[in-house]
Amino acid sequence: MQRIGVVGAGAWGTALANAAARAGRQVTLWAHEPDVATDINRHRLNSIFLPGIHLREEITATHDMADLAVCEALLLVAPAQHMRAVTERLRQHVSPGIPALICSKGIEVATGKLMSVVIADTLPDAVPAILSGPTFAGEVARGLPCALTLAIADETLADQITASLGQPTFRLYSSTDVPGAQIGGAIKNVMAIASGMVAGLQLGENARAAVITRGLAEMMRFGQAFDARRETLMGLSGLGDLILTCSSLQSRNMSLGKALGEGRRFEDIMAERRSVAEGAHTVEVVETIARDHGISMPIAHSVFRILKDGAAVNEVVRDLLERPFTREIA
Ligand SMILES: NC(=O)C1=CN([C@@H]2O[C@H](COP(=O)(O)OP(=O)(O)OC[C@H]3O[C@@H](n4cnc5c(N)ncnc54)[C@H](O)[C@@H]3O)[C@@H](O)[C@H]2O)C=CC1
Ligand SMILES: O=C(CO)COP(=O)(O)O
Repeated sequence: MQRIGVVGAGAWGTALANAAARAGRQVTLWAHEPDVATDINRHRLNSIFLPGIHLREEITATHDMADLAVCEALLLVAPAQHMRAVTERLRQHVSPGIPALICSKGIEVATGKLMSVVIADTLPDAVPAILSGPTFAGEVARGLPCALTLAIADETLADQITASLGQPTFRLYSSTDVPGAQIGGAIKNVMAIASGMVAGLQLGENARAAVITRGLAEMMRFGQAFDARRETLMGLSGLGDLILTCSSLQSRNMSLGKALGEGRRFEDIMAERRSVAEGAHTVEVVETIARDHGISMPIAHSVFRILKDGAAVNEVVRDLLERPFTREIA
């Protein structure tokens, strides 16, 4: 696979384009905003979504989806709530059997569907795969080492994708657990908001470790409803990403939570940003799915109350801490 198409030129799509280019591939990077494509082609920069990082010459940016028709594999990196609309438009430009690697992290709020199911709806002739792990865009774009899960049913195709994109600093670990590799990335964003609140309220490092560990328990229970394998959730796309995102203010979700913990309003925080905080959307659908399936997710429910019900952070934290004591393993 020599020609790689990247669909979405936010921070992550741009970083992935740089990684694919570093692996020696020719990359077509589709941007939703024409200005972003122009900036990349003229200045080798994405000043809006990934400022300060030089983008390699092998990348050609475009605002025209027809330019993706020559690609032999696609990386889908639109925010989860835009994935359906973007890939519906993409359908006429892709050839049957093309691997479509979903790199976004979230669940469609309108339908409760995982991204792989959205892609089955919109690109039925493509072969869905998941690329997910603990990977902040800025570090990946600069070529610092990272490791990700590549989940795809066809192991031969996994080998071909790995040969095309893998590098010593971009290590791919293959898996066949396509649903499982999506759960971690979706749930960890919600937990990162909670972890940010712990930071904003100055509740201490012990509380943060508690959020990570009990957040993992919630992720595991949620994963059961989607037949996710426990080993997947304990791997890069699950625990690995949960640790990263709950521990660093590089995370947009964690920094959102911190600002909420410091007493700022959700609407005011988001009005200042052009970047996505997926957890703020995912929490809505997690609340519904957890309620419908009887899954206990007290941390996710707390984030939901603050973001969607307008509950006061202090009150929600008090309620969370005052719940009855229970067994560690339910
Ligand atoms: N930034 C990161 O470090 C990582 C992000 N991800 C995931 O990648 C996905 C994309 O995130 P980022 O690249 O960080 O985005 P970003 O937050 O840097 O930028 C926002 C993106 O939304 C796009 N957008 C805005 N309105 C749109 C519309 N109406 N239709 C289509 N696209 C629209 C913009 O073009 C831009 O690509 C998310 O699901 C995120 O969770 C995954 C791993 C790492
Ligand atoms: O998914 C990520 C790291 O793996 C990026 O997290 P944020 O979207 O919270 O910045």
